[in-house]
Amino acid sequence: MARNNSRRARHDFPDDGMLAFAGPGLLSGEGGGGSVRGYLLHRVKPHLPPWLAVGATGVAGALGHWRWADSAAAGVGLTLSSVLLTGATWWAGKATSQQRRLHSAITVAAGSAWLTAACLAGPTAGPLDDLFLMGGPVVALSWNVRMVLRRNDADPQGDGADKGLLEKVGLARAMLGTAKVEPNRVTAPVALAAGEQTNDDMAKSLGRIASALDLPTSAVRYNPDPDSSRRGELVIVPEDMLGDVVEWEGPSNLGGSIAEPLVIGRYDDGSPLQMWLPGDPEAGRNSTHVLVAGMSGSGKGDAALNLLTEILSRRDVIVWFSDPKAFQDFAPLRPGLDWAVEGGSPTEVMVAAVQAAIPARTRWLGAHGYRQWVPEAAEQQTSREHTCRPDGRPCGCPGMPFLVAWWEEAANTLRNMGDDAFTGITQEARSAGMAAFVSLQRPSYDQMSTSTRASLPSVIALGCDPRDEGFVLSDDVLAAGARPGAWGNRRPGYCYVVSPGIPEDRYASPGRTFRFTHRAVEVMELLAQWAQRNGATTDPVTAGAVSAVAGTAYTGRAQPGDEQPAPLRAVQEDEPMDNSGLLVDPEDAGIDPEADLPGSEQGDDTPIFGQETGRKPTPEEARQLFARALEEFESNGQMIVGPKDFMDWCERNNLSRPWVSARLKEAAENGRLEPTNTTGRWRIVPTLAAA
Ligand SMILES: Nc1ncnc2c1ncn2[C@@H]1O[C@H](COP(=O)(O)OP(=O)(O)OP(=O)(O)O)[C@@H](O)[C@H]1O
Repeated sequence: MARNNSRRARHDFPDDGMLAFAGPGLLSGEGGGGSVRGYLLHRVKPHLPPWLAVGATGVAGALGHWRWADSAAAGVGLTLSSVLLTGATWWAGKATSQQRRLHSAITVAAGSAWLTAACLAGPTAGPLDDLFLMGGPVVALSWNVRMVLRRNDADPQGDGADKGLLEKVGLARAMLGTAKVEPNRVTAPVALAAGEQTNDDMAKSLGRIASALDLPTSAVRYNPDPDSSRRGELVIVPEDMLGDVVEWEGPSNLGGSIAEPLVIGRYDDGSPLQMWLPGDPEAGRNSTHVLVAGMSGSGKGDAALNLLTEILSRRDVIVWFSDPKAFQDFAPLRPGLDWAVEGGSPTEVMVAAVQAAIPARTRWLGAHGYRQWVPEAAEQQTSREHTCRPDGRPCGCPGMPFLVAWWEEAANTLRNMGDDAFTGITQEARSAGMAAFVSLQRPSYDQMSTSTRASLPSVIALGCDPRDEGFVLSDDVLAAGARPGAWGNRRPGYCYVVSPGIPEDRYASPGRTFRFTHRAVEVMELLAQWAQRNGATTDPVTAGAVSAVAGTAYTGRAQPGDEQPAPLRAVQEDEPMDNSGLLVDPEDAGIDPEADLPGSEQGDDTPIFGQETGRKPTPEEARQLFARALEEFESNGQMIVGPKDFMDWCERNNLSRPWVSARLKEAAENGRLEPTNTTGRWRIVPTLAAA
C-alpha cells in the first residue's frame, strides 16, 4: 500500500509528465463531456476575456464614430473620460503589485485613447485600423501571458509555493508535489534534492516543519518511499480530532471470527483503529504477538479492555489470562475466560501449560492439513481436505479454537521465564494458532530484554517516557514522526499501533482507544455471559496437553450459572532460601537437611512422627505420607510447591521441614516434580488428571 502510494506520489510531480500537468479534468473529461474539443475549450476559456475586451473596444469605436463623428463636445467628453478611466485604474491598483498596476493602467490608457480617436476620426482613419489590428492582440496576449505565469507561480504543483516552508527548515531545493487535501489531512509527495538530501534529513526536519506551521510535533509525519532514499509523503493533520473522548459502546462484531479485525478505537482522521491476530495466507499476513506498552496512567487498562472485549466477542477463540492485579480491571469479563490465574506460581503453571500446548496444537493442525490456523480449523473437521484419517475420508474431529495467552503486567513473569523460554514460545506459537499478549507498565530495557521485545512483532504504544520511545517503536516509525513520549500520561488512550495488516504509512498516525466508564461494566458482564454460552470451548487436544501439566489447576471455562472457579492464588515469592536454594523458614536456615534428625535413631529418613505416642514411623510410612501430601496439593489445584507450603502439613504430622526439603529434591529426581525457574520451587507433574 505504502508502495502504491509512493508510486502515485512519483507521478504527481509536474516534471514527471503530462498526467500531473493536465490535472484531473483530462481524465474525467470534466467540463467537456469527455471529448478532446471539450477539454480544449475548457482550458482556453479563462484566456478569452482579454480578446473579448479588444473586440468590444473595436465595436465601441465604430458605434461611437457613427454617433459622435462631428461633435466637438463629444471629443472633449471622450478625452476627459479616457484620462479619468486611466487615473481611476491607477488608483484602484494601489493594493496590487506594482507590475500589475502598471500593466492595467497602460492597457486602459491605450484602449481608451484608441476608442476616443476612433469615435472622433473613425476606426479606419489614418493608422487607427492598423493600430487596432496590431495593438489589440498584443494587449490581449500580454494578459494571457500574465495569467499563465501567475497560475504556475501559485500552483501547488510547482516548487515555488512550498519552497518557503522547506527552505525555512533547511531543505532548500526539495520539492512538494500535488497536495491531496482531505478533511483534516493534507498529504503531499516530497522529492528531496538528488544527491544532497535523504529521507533521514526529512525525518529530522519534522519538528521544525511543525514549528514553522505552528502545530504539535505529532501533527506532522513523513512516510518514506521504500523504493527511494529521497522520496516520500509528508502528512499533516492540523487539528487534533482525538481530543474528543469516545466511549466504548460494545463489541464491533459479536459472533464474528477472531480472524476478522479487532476494532479498538479510531485514528485521528476518524477511520477505525484495528488490528488482526491470526495470519491470513491469502493476504500474506503473518499471525502476531502483541506488546501493550504505556506508562502508568497512559490508558493501558482501557486499551487492554478494548482488546479483550473484542477477542471474547468472537466465536472461535479461547483466552488464558494471567493478572497479578487480581482482576481489578477485568473482573466483569472473567467468566468468559477459559483460564484465569493471578500472578506468581499459577502464572508459572500457565506458562508451562502453554509450552506443552504448542507442540500438541501444531501437530493437530499439521495432521489436519493446516499450515497455519484459519477459522475453518475451529469447526468440526468434515472435509476430505482437512482430515487426519489415512484413508482420506472426513475424520469428524472437533475443531481447534484460536488461543490467546495473555500476561498482564508481565515484567516479573518474563524475567522468571527467561528470554529463551519466552522467545521459544513466541516463535513456535505462530504455527500453533496462538497469539501471546504481554502488557508492560514501564516499557523500557530494564523491564524486558531486547530479544523478548523483538519476539513481539505488534505493539500498541501508549504514552511513555521520551527515553523509552526507542524501546517501544522501531527507528523507522519514530523517523516517520511517531512521538509517544510527547504524550506521557497526559493523553490517556492515545496510541500508535504497529501490526501486520495495518498499512505501514499508518504506523506513525496516532489513534485513540475507546474509553471504558462504569456504564461499560454491565455490557462487559453480558458479554462474558455470551462468551460462556456461545464462545468456543477448549478442544480435546489442547485440554489434554494443558491438563498433563496443570492437572486440576486447569478447569476450563465455568458453565453459565456456575461459580467461576477461583483463580489460582499467588504465593509469596520472597521467602528465604537455604544454601541449597530451597525455601526454608528463617528458623530452619542453616540446618543441614541431610543430617540425622534430633532424636532419630534410624537415620535420616525417619520423621518426627507421632511424638506424642513416642512412635516413630518407618521411612516407608513417611514417604507414603509425603506422596499423599503431594496428591492433596494436586487435587486442590496448587501445582507449584516449596518447603513453605508444607509448614502446616509438617505441624499436623510432626514432621520437620528440612526433612520435607530433602523429600522435595528426591521427588524431583523421581519425576514427580519438575524444577521451575525459581530456585527451590517445584511444579507437580500431574498424575490425577492424567490417570
Ligand atoms: N481512550 C481513552 N480516552 C479517555 N480517557 C481514557 C482513555 N483510556 C483511559 N482513559 C482514562 O485515563 C486514566 C488512566 O487510565 P488507565 O488506568 O487505564 O491507565 P493505565 O495505563 O492502565 O495505568 P496503570 O498502569 O497505573 O493502571 C483513567 O481515568 C481512564 O479512564
